[in-house]
Amino acid sequence: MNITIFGSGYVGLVTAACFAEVGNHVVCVDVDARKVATLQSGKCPFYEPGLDGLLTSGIEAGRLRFTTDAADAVRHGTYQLIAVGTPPGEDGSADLQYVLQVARTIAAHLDDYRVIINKSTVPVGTADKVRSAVSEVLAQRGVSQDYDVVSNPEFLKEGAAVGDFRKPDRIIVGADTDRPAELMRSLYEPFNRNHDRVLLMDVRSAELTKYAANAMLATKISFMNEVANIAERVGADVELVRRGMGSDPRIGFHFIYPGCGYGGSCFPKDVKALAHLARETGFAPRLLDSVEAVNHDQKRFLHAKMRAHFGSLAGRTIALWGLAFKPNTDDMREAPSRELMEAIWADGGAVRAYDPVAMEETRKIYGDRPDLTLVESAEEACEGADALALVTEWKPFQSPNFELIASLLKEKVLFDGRNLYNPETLRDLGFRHYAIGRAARVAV
Ligand SMILES: NC(=O)C1=CN([C@@H]2O[C@H](COP(=O)(O)OP(=O)(O)OC[C@H]3O[C@@H](n4cnc5c(N)ncnc54)[C@H](O)[C@@H]3O)[C@@H](O)[C@H]2O)C=CC1
Ligand SMILES: O=C(O)[C@H]1O[C@H](OP(=O)(O)OP(=O)(O)OC[C@H]2O[C@@H](n3ccc(=O)[nH]c3=O)[C@H](O)[C@@H]2O)[C@H](O)[C@@H](O)[C@@H]1O
Repeated sequence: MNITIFGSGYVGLVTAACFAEVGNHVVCVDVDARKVATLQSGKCPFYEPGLDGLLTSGIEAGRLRFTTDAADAVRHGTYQLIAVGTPPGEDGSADLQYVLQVARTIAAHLDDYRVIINKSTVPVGTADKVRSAVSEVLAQRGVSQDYDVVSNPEFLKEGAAVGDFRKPDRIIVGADTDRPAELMRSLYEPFNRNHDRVLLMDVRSAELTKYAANAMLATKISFMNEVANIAERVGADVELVRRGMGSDPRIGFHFIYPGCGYGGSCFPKDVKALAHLARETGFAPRLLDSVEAVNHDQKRFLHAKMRAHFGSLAGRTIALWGLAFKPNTDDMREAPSRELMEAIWADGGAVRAYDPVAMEETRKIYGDRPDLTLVESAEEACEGADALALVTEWKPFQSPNFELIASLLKEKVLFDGRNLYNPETLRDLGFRHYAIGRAARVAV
């Protein structure tokens, strides 16, 4: 099959590589000429485990190519996928300018039947807007051409994106007529062999499913962060509570890890966008607003603990482990580390930071500044620092040599933003260990 994908970001590239892997011919089109040049030279523009090799195989097999030439791309694929960003606007609504721009671009070159598939996360009603944008341009061209618009939201997680795409839990297809529905079934056939994962529904329900799923996951996290805050105040250990709760299969162990707040390009923006959508209908999304408010506060948790411990952060240096919004990615969008660093800097403190892959991204965001030192190893971050803060639970941080760490730090103080470390071990080594909702087992 011939497939065109607009947008060479996390979703676009993973989708392209996985469709090419199973024998399709895929063209990726992006407006970012530098990104396209990087891809054409065989490099992946960001870190995503397993993606590099898959892109290379696709290119070498002659089934995957990259271009900025939209006319060529629209000619290529019966399937035209939209996988561009939908960032939050000022009021929390999803900014649809990139999606609608792609719709107009497709329409400008449309000269045969195409199914336009929206993979970006968008508010309910976007497919109608895409249809209007396409029709408008076709009318301007004086062309009458058949096409369909379907919704096909994506559920992959960064850091595990290739595996998620190859083995999806479900393939949501929002289509209002049979023709595009059948085309979508054929497209996903290679990913649908073991059992039928295609859930066919109307377009609006498909669009809402994506927001609802992300909002539910964000709700679980904020709920647990709230439980953690209660645990701290009543002298309980949230890690024991988490295990006790998760063993109930109705609750489950997934996504109930308390921490220093959820980040990333999706949960924060999607919770806000769904709340905005609700408000537009006159409905007050009280739960969603609270999910967002709890997360907002939780991202300030470590900073509050630091202030409480040191009194003032002026002149203090904090060693920071983990900058990416979660392990196995270099994505810094809405990363809790950013809020923490910015708060430390605002207080006159400095940061020595290390992340296994997100150093370059961090450099791009903050450039050279005297209160940020990016170092080459976890240990180097601790040299001469007043305390250590663990923000992202990368594997190499899981079992550190605490005796060495203690010898490098000025004070044995650890702010554990992911409840990664054993309070007893740290207590025995003389550490002051601040964790999330574990007051009962943490030496304070
Ligand atoms: N990042 C993730 O893990 C997931 C993201 N999503 C959703 O998928 C969408 C895309 O997200 P990401 O891949 O993270 O975005 P991204 O920001 O990594 O990439 C978007 C790409 O689209 C390109 N672009 C913008 N306008 C264009 C145009 N007119 N024509 C061609 N390319 C254009 C940009 O240059 C950029 O390379 C968003 O709606 C997001 O919410 C859904 C599931 C997972
Ligand atoms: O729409 C999207 O973009 C994607 O958003 C999330 O994926 P992602 O943002 O890549 O990462 P997650 O693994 O969901 O983590 C998000 C944030 O929640 C935090 N988190 C996660 C789980 C948990 O128990 N506790 C917790 O604090 C992580 O540290 C991270 O900051 C969803 O998991 C994907 O299904 C969805 O496709």
